[in-house]
Amino acid sequence: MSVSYGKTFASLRAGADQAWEDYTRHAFVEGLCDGTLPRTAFLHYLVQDYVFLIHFSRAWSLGLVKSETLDEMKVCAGTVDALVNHEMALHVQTCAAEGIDEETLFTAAEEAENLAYTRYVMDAGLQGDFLDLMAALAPCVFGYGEIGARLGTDHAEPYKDWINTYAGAEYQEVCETVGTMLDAAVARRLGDDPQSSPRWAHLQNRFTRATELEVSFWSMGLRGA
Ligand SMILES: Cc1ncc(CN)c(N)n1
Repeated sequence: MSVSYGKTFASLRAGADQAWEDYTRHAFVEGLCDGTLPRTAFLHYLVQDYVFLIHFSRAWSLGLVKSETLDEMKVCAGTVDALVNHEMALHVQTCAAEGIDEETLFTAAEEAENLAYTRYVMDAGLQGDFLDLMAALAPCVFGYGEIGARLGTDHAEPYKDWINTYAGAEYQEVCETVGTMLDAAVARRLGDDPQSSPRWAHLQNRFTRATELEVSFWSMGLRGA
């Protein structure tokens, strides 16, 4: 299935070049897809990802603070809801089945890659405006959407629940909603030709750096093998 999450994402994705391939075709992802990923690596990743999503929810909440329109506020609020009430249920349920309770997840010590990525994004939002924050948040949302769409919903155990979460209609709808909002946010602030804005290179830089941090996050997961 090929997906489209808007022209801003398409442009940033193209600008990230090889880093985007390294992220969305990482060995961790291919191991999820063919089922060869060691369970220990998956659980190591999943515990870290729970903590990651806590901090990403905080960063999307900052999006509410930095919004300039009600539509931007609604999308940020909806994304926080999707993260804390839906996506994280995957982590809680999968870990519970392995004997890892939610308190353990919530208090898990962060790996350096996790800390670097989440705080990089938060700092982008604290230092900059709404677009700086969105450029740093975008690889997270769209990358998993693209991976899910590529892998599709036709998978067997052991990783079908994970794949279905990102391939499924609910997550894909979040990506489309964020993509539409992002295009409008960029047009509002940078006009119809955003790539010619002096700000574009900086936004691209934020997007590419966040994409590289996604690559490191997968590699951190593999260390748990
Ligand atoms: C590290 C990471 N990046 C993205 C996603 C998708 N929300 C995630 N769960 N974890």
